[in-house]
Amino acid sequence: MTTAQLVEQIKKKQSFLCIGLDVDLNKIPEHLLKEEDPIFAFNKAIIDATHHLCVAYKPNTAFYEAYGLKGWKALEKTINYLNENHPEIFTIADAKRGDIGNTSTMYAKAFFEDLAFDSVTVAPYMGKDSVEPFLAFQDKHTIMLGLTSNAGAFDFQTKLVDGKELYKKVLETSKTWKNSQNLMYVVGATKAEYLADIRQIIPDSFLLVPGVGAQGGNLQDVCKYGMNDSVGLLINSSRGIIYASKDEDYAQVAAEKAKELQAEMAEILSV
Ligand SMILES: O=C(O)c1cc(=O)[nH]c(=O)n1[C@@H]1O[C@H](COP(=O)(O)O)[C@@H](O)[C@H]1O
Repeated sequence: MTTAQLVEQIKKKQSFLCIGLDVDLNKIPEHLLKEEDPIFAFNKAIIDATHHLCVAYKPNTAFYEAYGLKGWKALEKTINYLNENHPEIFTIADAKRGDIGNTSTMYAKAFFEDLAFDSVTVAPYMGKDSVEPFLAFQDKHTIMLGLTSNAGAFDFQTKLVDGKELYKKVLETSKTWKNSQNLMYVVGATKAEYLADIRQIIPDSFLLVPGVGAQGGNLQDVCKYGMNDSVGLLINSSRGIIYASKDEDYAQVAAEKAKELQAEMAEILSV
């Protein structure tokens, strides 16, 4: 999916919501555990109930890898279900990869070709030659960690290097890489006060913003400082939506939670 198509969907649905499919078998309704593939059954019900309210889904691969072959199979079924039934949805493999060049190429093939995701999250720590192999894929997007939502972000990312915060250097440097137009960036919703500075460096890029809901980030603050002329934001909520109920009505309650966020977004878009 191109960025222009994503913006079109945002305008059509009046939503820039991304729903995180971080499936933990200890947190899903018990009756699903009898299903042949409980993870996929859970995802399918969530997708069926919420796809009209969001523009993206983000399965975090850790939650699938933790269940071995069965988990990977459920991830494959989930992305295939989305691509077959909802090609208008932007898909994010939250895998946070990045390695020496030839290895990164294989990671990119895994998520862009074998699993046919639109995008993958990548950690920039190994530098240019670890990220460029992802950027080489046309109409695919590499979502690089910019400033993360967790407390540990202050351990390295905000430290001064030659008088400048490291995360700013990373953002600036990434703009010089080949096919940098395929980059998007992760900025945690808990770091909304940094967004004005971040927008000075990357005014036009899309930002994936996790951390609203369970981590306490605020949607209004993120939009105030992070939104650009083409919206430029995908706001992710995982636990706050998918685990809002552990009963049989979980998908309906998830849709209610998604609707609350979508309504807030529609209001922001209308002013
Ligand atoms: O790359 C991410 O998506 C990510 C980056 C970050 O800085 N913080 C962060 O929470 N995430 C992911 O976003 C999701 C947040 O989930 P909830 O806190 O349950 O909404 C998880 O899948 C995290 O791994």
